[in-house]
Amino acid sequence: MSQPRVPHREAPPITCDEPDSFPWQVFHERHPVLIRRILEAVPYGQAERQAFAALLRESRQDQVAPLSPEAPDFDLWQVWGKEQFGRSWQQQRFLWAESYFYRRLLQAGGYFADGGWRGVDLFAPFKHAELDAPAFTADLTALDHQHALAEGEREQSLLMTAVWGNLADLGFTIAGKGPEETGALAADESDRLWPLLDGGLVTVVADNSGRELLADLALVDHLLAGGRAGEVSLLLKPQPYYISDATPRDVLDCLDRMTAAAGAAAGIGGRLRQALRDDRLRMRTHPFACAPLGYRDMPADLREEFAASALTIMKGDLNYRRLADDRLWPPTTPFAEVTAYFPGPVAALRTVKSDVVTGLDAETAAELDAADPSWRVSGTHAVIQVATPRDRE
Ligand SMILES: O=P(O)(O)OC[C@H]1O[C@](O)(CO)[C@@H](O)[C@@H]1O
Repeated sequence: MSQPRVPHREAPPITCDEPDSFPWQVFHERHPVLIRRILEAVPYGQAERQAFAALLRESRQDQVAPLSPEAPDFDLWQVWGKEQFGRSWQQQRFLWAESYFYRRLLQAGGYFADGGWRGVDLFAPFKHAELDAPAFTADLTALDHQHALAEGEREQSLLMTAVWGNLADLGFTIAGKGPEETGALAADESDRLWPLLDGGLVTVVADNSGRELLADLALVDHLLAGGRAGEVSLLLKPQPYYISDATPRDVLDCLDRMTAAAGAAAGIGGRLRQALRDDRLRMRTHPFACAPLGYRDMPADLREEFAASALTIMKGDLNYRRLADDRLWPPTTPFAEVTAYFPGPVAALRTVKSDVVTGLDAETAAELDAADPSWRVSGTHAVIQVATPRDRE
């Protein structure tokens, strides 16, 4: 098999070992808050509470323990973690360590064990609260206004809502940030996105459930209803992950809310339910959706699926980190160069919430750094970036 193309000069990977860096803050500040919130929301017993505390300790000061051989995904992690187990968490790449932390969080909550907590989504209370929040109701109503717009304006508005919906990420709101104020686009290649949609297959790699998923589903409906896509494959997480990441259950919950609402939301929900019945919309999960690796290392079946898509839309910050192999690229490194290994056209719709940035023009990068050195993690900016095989020739 041919090796994926990599850029000429490889940038340094983001690691967890620098005190006060963004990864350090995630492990030392966000994770304790996350575990406290989980324990407030879910009445776990002693064994689970101790397991959460032990995971927090281990991930901040110890070596990475492997999974037990009884774990259903033991074999996968033997491959994904063969160089990481037994080394300290601080020495790991951020991408790997954070992903493994979420895997172990499920284990601490008894998700994989025989017993009462098996299969219980420990993030469900937060996801349900988001569906019940006034902001979600307001988003449902906002679909009526979008619906009333002229065609061109409507689709650009749906795209922008899907971009900024990415701020409604429960990991981000734990850090006290919210999706209420949208900022500016640091890169906008949306004019290159629409012409790629030729009525064929579009793959949408989803990110968060709740408000972001609502926006993504509205966009999917628009693609299908307007003939921009003949079919849509929605790639979801096979298990709870990164707090609010969408699973098939979350899609069904969101559709229920939409069809129970009035106006445009109900229409969209109804059409999408029908599209699921007709197989024009397919929900898909894949173990690699929760892998601690970049897309450069994707397995052959996923590669084939992306290759067969007229466009793959990657939602959110983590998908962007995975596309760019979670490295500190000079921000002017072309997005197409960093994603040169990708087997088909790809578009990233992402609010910038971590250090990885590519594809900016030099002036924009300099201005953003000068105006606010923390702009890469504050969610004040977003990007719409597109790369096609032709860009990579
Ligand atoms: O939901 P998203 O957009 O993928 O963001 C995931 C978040 O988690 C992080 O990995 C930090 O925990 C950031 O990269 C990002 O803010």
